[in-house]
Amino acid sequence: MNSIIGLTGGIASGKSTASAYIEEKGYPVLDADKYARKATAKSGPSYKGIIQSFGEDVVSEDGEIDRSRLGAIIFKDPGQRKVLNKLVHPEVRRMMNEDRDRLVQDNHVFLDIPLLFENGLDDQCDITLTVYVDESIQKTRLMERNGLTEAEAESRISSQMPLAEKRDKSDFVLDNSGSRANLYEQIEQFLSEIEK
Ligand SMILES: CC(C)(COP(=O)(O)OP(=O)(O)OC[C@H]1O[C@@H](n2cnc3c(N)ncnc32)[C@H](O)[C@@H]1O)[C@@H](O)C(=O)NCCC(=O)NCCS
Ligand SMILES: Nc1ncnc2c1ncn2[C@@H]1O[C@H](COP(=O)(O)OP(=O)(O)OP(=O)(O)O)[C@@H](O)[C@H]1O
Repeated sequence: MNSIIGLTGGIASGKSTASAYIEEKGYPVLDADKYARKATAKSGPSYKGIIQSFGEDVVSEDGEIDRSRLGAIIFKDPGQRKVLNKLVHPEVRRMMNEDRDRLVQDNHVFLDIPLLFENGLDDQCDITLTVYVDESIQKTRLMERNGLTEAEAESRISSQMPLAEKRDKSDFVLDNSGSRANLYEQIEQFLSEIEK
């Protein structure tokens, strides 16, 4: 029987880096952030509701959602975050489940879901796998990748469940505090476990 593996972590902990390697090894990885991008695109099912709730201010010149402006609102205000989550999460779940059910017929399937534990989706997975990183490294990588100030990075990190808590809830952990090569070695080990 093929397994459904919930891959999670914190913002900028290395989920995409891990996912890319897992895909290279031949496993399908469904990325919740990509489905959320589809849902919030101009042609997507959540677009209208976002404009109704957040106003024209979050629309850029080309008519698409201005993600950095919407991010600035929702990462500092839990109430607004809840509003956005309600508009986007059901659509993400629907699209993702459809693909998962099809792909799991042929292989183990990885679901890359940043909010796996926050939203109780771990119950729907056979195995949970957390990409962990020390919080100070996480903050530095996030500031570098997104060009954020320390305060902005801290506010994004604290909008999620603490990474140490996710690590403790998880069946398996990949520690990405070291080099990429070291992360890849841990992934190899994990993959050999699930193929046993
Ligand atoms: C707020 C938005 C527009 C910001 O877009 P942006 O391109 O800057 O970021 P991106 O989508 O790549 O997300 C980056 C990371 O932020 C974190 N994050 C995103 N949304 C949320 C949220 N609602 N709550 C907590 N963390 C979040 C995740 O770790 C995610 O991997 C976008 O993240 C969004 O539409 N979020 C709502 C949907 C959502 O919850 N997505 C996350 C998993 S489904
Ligand atoms: N082991 C590593 N050493 C140095 N830099 C790394 C390492 N792993 C990842 N990075 C870098 O850290 C940043 C965050 O990694 P990545 O994008 O994979 O995280 P993520 O968990 O997918 O983030 P998000 O949830 O925000 O999309 C990226 O710029 C990536 O290139």
